[in-house]
Amino acid sequence: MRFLTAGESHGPELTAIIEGVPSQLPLTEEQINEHLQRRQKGYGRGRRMQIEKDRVRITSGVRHGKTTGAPITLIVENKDWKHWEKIMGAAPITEEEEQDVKRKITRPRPGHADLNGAIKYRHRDMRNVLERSSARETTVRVAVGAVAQVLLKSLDVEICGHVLEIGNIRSEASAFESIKELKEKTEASEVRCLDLEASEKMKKAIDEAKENGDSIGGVVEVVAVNLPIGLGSHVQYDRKLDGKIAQGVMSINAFKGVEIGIGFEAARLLGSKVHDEILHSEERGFYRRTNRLGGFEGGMTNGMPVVVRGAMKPIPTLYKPLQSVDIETKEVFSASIERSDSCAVPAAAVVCEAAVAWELANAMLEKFGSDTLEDILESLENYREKARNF
Ligand SMILES: Cc1cc2nc3c(=O)[nH]c(=O)nc-3n(C[C@H](O)[C@H](O)[C@H](O)COP(=O)(O)O)c2cc1C
Ligand SMILES: C=C(O[C@@H]1CC(C(=O)O)=C[C@@H](OP(=O)(O)O)[C@H]1O)C(=O)O
Repeated sequence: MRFLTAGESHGPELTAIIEGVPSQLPLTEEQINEHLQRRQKGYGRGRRMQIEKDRVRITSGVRHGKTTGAPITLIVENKDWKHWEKIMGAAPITEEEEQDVKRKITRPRPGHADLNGAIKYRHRDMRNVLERSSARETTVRVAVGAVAQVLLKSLDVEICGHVLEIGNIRSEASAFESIKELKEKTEASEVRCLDLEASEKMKKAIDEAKENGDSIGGVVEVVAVNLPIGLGSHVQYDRKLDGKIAQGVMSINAFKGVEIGIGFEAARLLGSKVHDEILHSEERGFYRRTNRLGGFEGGMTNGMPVVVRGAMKPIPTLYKPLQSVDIETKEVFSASIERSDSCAVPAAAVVCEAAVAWELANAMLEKFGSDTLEDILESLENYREKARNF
């Protein structure tokens, strides 16, 4: 499968086209909306989230509740568009308007794409950069990930993202019996954290950052279970599934680090405390005593839960402004802002889940066929049986 997204933060809508979704997969707008709403919920978001009511419209590739195998188009409207029509419209403007510097954004925000994008694409109005670099785009990435999750669920694979850390507050509860339990517990926490005591401390840390005109980042974790052994491949660098997942996660706005399993911690421990010993039973086939390496060896899944972590930096737009330089006047300034999130880590857990789901769904199709659901299920069942009896 492949997908492209289009759309600006304050444009009329966001669009995604997904190509290669197998036919006969039951798929509804409601299934996608559920994830869009999860992304909008988390504690710490700014005023924009009160304006938007993200709902998807499927305009191609699904008929009578099932995919046809044709490209699927997903559209999410920007409710904020009505306030931006004049600024963001596609119609040409007059030469005079074009020359009016006051119409333009000339003050690059530290931590954003503004300055790099302006120099690269030679824009003197940095709105041409910021509209597309905005994390508003993650809305349709979550819609795409929702389709991947529907596909994974039909193949018996479940996935859930949650928050491990916000600032220096850590979740102490990391154990859960099932993905169902993880989903229920994190859904009940406004910061999407399994540890309800830590949740309250995290909310306080977010409030404190906000009161001080500051922002706060954190760490999210995505867990996926019931994956067969051998997704991905060891034979070529660009077929290693852990590498593909890292790229997907790193591409999320504000993500600065990715770990598989214990990740960086592995570098500090001795080998005997890192590698997962191999066990065997009649019932399960081969499995591991521990899962420190997050379900991956040699770029392939090893049948244990896939565990991916992502580190999100604090939101760059601060009410306590940072210093920058105007691109026209070269004057130093401290920008003031109108609105921003103070923490988007809970929302980012849902985005990260979508990014991982996409890579896993793709890897499943690569291994088990991609035309129609029935053939994929048959091939997967056959392989699971062979792997169990290996
Ligand atoms: C869900 C989500 C919401 C975000 N909201 C904001 C925001 O309100 N204000 C802001 O300055 N940055 C926000 N960001 C982060 C910026 O989009 C991001 O830092 C910026 O595009 C630069 O990209 P980089 O940090 O990946 O280099 C958000 C990120 C995510 C994932
Ligand atoms: C709109 C979303 O996030 C936006 C991401 C974002 C940024 O700079 O990345 C800035 C804010 O937008 P605005 O400038 O319109 O207030 C966030 O609200 C969203 O997540 O749906």
